[in-house]
Amino acid sequence: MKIVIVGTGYVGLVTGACLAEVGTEVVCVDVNTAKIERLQNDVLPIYEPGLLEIVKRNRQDGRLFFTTDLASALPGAEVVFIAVGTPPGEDGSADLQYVLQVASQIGQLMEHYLVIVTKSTVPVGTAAQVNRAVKNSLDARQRILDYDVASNPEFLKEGAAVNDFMKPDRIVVGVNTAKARQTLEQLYHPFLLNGHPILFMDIASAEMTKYAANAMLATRISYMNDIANLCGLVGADINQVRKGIGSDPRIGKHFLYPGIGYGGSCFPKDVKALMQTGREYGYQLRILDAVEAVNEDQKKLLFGKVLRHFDGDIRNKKFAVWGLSFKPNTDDMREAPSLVLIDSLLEAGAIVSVYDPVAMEEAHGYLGNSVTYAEDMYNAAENAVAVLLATEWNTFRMPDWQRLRSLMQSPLLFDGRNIYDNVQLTQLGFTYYGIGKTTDTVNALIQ
Ligand SMILES: NC(=O)C1=CN([C@@H]2O[C@H](COP(=O)(O)OP(=O)(O)OC[C@H]3O[C@@H](n4cnc5c(N)ncnc54)[C@H](O)[C@@H]3O)[C@@H](O)[C@H]2O)C=CC1
Ligand SMILES: O=C(O)[C@H]1O[C@H](OP(=O)(O)OP(=O)(O)OC[C@H]2O[C@@H](n3ccc(=O)[nH]c3=O)[C@H](O)[C@@H]2O)[C@H](O)[C@@H](O)[C@@H]1O
Repeated sequence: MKIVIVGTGYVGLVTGACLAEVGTEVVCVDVNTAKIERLQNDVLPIYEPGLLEIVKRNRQDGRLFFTTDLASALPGAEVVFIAVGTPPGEDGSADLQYVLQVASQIGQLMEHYLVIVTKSTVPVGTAAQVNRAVKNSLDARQRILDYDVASNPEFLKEGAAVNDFMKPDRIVVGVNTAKARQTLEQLYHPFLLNGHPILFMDIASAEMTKYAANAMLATRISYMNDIANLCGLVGADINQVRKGIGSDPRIGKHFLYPGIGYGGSCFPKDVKALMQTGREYGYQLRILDAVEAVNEDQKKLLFGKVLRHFDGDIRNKKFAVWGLSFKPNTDDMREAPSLVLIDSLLEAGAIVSVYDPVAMEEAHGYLGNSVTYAEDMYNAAENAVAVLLATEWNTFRMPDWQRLRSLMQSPLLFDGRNIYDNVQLTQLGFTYYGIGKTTDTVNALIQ
């Protein structure tokens, strides 16, 4: 089967590469010429573990192609995926302009039956808009061609995208014709053979499933952040509480990690978009109001701890920030909580030195010359009054503590992801703050 994927970002590229890997012929299309040129030379525009090998292999084997020209990609294709961005508009709703532009273009260029699938995260009702956009273009050409519109939201996580795509918990497909269902069943057949279920449903439910899933995950995180903050106040340890509740299978142990707030290109925008859908229908999603409010506060938490520790004065003091991307194993800086932390430090007059194993170049686009970019984690900590861990990359997990201590002006650590052992660090002479740990209570009392 031949397919086309329009939009070669995190989702489009991973989808294209992985579908080629299971034997499909895939043409990836993007308007970004530089991106396509790089991909034609086996250079990835993003950092995603394991992806380069798949792209190279499938390009070599003649199953994966990159182009900026949709017209040349469409002949012979059975399915076209729309995987372009759906950024938040001013009112928080998903901006569908790119999705609808692509739909119109498909209508302008198609010459035979196609299943047109939205893979981008889009609100309920978008398939109907895509349908109209395609039909309007066909009408303008005075052509009558058969086509179907379907919804196939994507659930991959950045940093683990290849594995998530190749071994999905489920594949959600919204269709309203047997023909579209049959085509997509055929496309995903290799995944079915490997035991991964496809859930066919109506289109509105498929569109809704995506937002409901992301909002549920964001809710878990805000809930745990709320409980962690209370733990810090009452002298309980969130790590122990997390294990205590996570062993109940009704709760489950995944996605219960408190931190400095969720970020990334999806949770913040998808929570907002779902709230906006509620408003459009006169329904207020009160839980999501709280999820957002907690998250906004959580992004300021570490800075609050820093200020309290230094009695409100951090002017001209040097701080090292370890980790910049919104989560480990990606270079994605969109809505990274580290940016909020760094902004607050700079605004309060501090000097900031940063280190991230992968996202330094990407971060430069956000931070410019306001910070110093260190060569490594130790270099960042030289003469710093404190290290602030913002992203839990593996490389930060077991520092050489003696070396670190000797480099720093004072042995002080703010752990925004609870990856360090407070007892060990205290024994090594560090003052340690985490998120919702007993040491937070002790340190707060000492101050
Ligand atoms: N990033 C992620 O982990 C996930 C994202 N999603 C959703 O997937 C969609 C895409 O997200 P990302 O891949 O992160 O976006 P992205 O911003 O990385 O990539 C979007 C790509 O679309 C291209 N594009 C825009 N207009 C175009 C047009 N008219 N024709 C051809 N290409 C065009 C852009 O140049 C860009 O390369 C969004 O709706 C997002 O919510 C869903 C699941 C996971
Ligand atoms: O729609 C999307 O784009 C994707 O959004 C998330 O994936 P992603 O944003 O790549 O990363 P996550 O691992 O979900 O992390 C999101 C944020 O939550 C934070 N997080 C995650 C888990 C946790 O226990 N605690 C926590 O604070 C992370 O640090 C990060 O800032 C979802 O997990 C994917 O299923 C979904 O497809």
